[in-house]
Amino acid sequence: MWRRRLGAFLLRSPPSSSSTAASSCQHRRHHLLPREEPPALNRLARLFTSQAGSDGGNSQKPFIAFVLGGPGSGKGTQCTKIALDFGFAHLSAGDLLRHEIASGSEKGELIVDIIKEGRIVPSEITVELIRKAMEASNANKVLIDGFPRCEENRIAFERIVGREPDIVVFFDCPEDEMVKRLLGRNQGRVDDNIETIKKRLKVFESLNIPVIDYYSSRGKVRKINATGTADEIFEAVCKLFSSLRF
Ligand SMILES: Nc1ncnc2c1ncn2[C@@H]1O[C@H](COP(=O)(O)OP(=O)(O)OP(=O)(O)O)[C@@H](O)[C@H]1O
Ligand SMILES: Nc1ccn([C@H]2C[C@H](O)[C@@H](COP(=O)(O)O)O2)c(=O)n1
Ligand SMILES: [Mg+2]
Repeated sequence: MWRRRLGAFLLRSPPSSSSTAASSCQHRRHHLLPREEPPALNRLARLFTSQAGSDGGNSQKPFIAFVLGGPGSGKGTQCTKIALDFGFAHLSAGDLLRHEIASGSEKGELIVDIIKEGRIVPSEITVELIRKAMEASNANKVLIDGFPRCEENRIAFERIVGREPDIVVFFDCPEDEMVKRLLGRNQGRVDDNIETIKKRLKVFESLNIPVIDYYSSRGKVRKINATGTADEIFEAVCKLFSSLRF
């Protein structure tokens, strides 16, 4: 029971009612036909065992969108909106890691040191947190925000979950804009300082861009111009998500 409650908190599952905010997507949900829910155990078996994704394209497998972009490109901001308007579970790898830190575990002490240095946490830790959170959510549409950050992350996910994402949304934003946003974020994050931000930008270029290139070569990447206001960017996001078949 506690696991389910914790999972729901971490995943920030969207409310069942649609958003009433002015930024709500104009085209939302028209295309969202209800999908028949398979029995929970079958769904979990497909997700978390080697059978996952090996069923020749079973239409009931969960729809997975990786959401990537540089630090401060607006991944979290846009994922919150997508979750509200399109009924996705929002699973943030960074939030899961910060929650592990807040738990006071030994692993959390290791994680906080890595995050302060702007480096990437070992994949076995992050993928295990994601796996558990996906299991707890039972969602059939999942946004995985800030993952995979490097080839090691990608390979570990594909090995453990047994499949690739359906799409990769890439928020493309200039560095100076990202730096400005991060320095103004004011959420008390240990990595929102100029020294760590510079390191995170380097890590993004050297380790995360190759992952985006990999998925581009597989036709999975949908690039969104992440400049402008959050509402303007969300208009482009809405066009994309309205064109998808979940
Ligand atoms: N389009 C925008 N214009 C200006 N500020 C924005 C925009 N989108 C988001 N922000 C603000 O910029 C900051 C960073 O946004 P957000 O946390 O969504 O980025 P992120 O990509 O998730 O970053 P990180 O990788 O560090 O988690 C936040 O303070 C957010 O409110
Ligand atoms: N797949 C991931 C995601 C995040 N981290 C670490 C390193 C990031 O700088 C930090 C914050 O993540 P964010 O909230 O910006 O998505 O968490 C990681 O190591 N691996
Ligand atoms: Mg974020």
